[in-house]
Amino acid sequence: MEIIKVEHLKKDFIIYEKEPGLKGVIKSFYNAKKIIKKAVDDVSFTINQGEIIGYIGPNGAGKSTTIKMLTGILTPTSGEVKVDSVIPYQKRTLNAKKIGVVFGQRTQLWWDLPLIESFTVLKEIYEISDIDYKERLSYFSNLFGLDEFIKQPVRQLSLGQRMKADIVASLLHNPKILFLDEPTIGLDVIAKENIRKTLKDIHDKYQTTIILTTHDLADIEELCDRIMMIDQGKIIYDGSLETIKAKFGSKKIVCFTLKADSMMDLTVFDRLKKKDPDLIASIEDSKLTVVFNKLKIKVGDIITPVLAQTDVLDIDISDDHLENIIKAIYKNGF
Ligand SMILES: Nc1ncnc2c1ncn2[C@@H]1O[C@H](COP(=O)(O)OP(=O)(O)OP(=O)(O)O)[C@@H](O)[C@H]1O
Repeated sequence: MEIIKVEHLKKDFIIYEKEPGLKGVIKSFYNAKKIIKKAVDDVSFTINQGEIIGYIGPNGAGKSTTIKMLTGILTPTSGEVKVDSVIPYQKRTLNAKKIGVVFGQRTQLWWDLPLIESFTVLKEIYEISDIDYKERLSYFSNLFGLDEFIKQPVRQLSLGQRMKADIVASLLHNPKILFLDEPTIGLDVIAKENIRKTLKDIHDKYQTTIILTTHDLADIEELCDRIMMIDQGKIIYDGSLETIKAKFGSKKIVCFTLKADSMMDLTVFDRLKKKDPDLIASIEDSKLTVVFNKLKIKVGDIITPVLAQTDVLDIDISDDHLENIIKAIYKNGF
């Protein structure tokens, strides 16, 4: 069932550019150069109830601007946006009851109050019944181990504890949709894993629709069925991670650690370049890296000529990292 519908959504920001220095300030006072920034530029998509979507893109691509329009914080320049049949910027309060929002960099909790007090305030704001509140709080306490820090003021919590607390706060009213902006930013590996696992549990229990913006691709790999990729305000990919991997994931990387000062003639790869013109071989600090298409060339064909020519201390063979694949899509398109 469709829960979010966005059609030809646009958001322009008007920026006034000034020249540097005091002269520039005075000049811009009279005739500043007006620039229109198309932060979101004709974006359309639909999201079904229960989907977990990874909304990714480079810095400044338009992710936050889209989320702000979905949460009702910003009014679109044009186009349509509906969240569970409501136009968010027209009915902000009603929309707020249907959604939960977590911004990794900020907190929605009251800094000086013990955490439990923040939850009590939210219970009143969202008019959550005693039974529901008790049931949810005990469920989240078990998942996140809240008892350890629930009586502490929020300002004393560690970043990981604060993130858990914010996620609980956003879910107490059992929203249909959860917007998560960088939920694992700044956390250590174990805390990240804990957050991801818990989000999966919550999704399984409540079938919450989750829209996640992140620069951490492990979040995407572990959580998302679908990726929407935005760049310069336009959606450049909307589909599964499997499709991306099938199309771009055929690269393999072999990295040789060479004995210091050993010689290596890269022309040995010329013959292989006829089979795979995109093969790249490079040397830096006694490390020889060869990137090639595993569907066109066998790993053995790379290793044999290198071993015949030079002293190798170590060999590391890996598939191309998702990060490189995504970077290449940002650069060259899908
Ligand atoms: N209030 C604003 N006034 C003017 N320009 C803005 C405003 N908000 C965002 N922009 C511009 O719109 C573009 C999109 O910004 P947005 O914050 O949506 O990007 P993002 O994809 O969330 O980036 P990041 O990954 O860095 O958070 C950027 O060029 C940004 O500078």
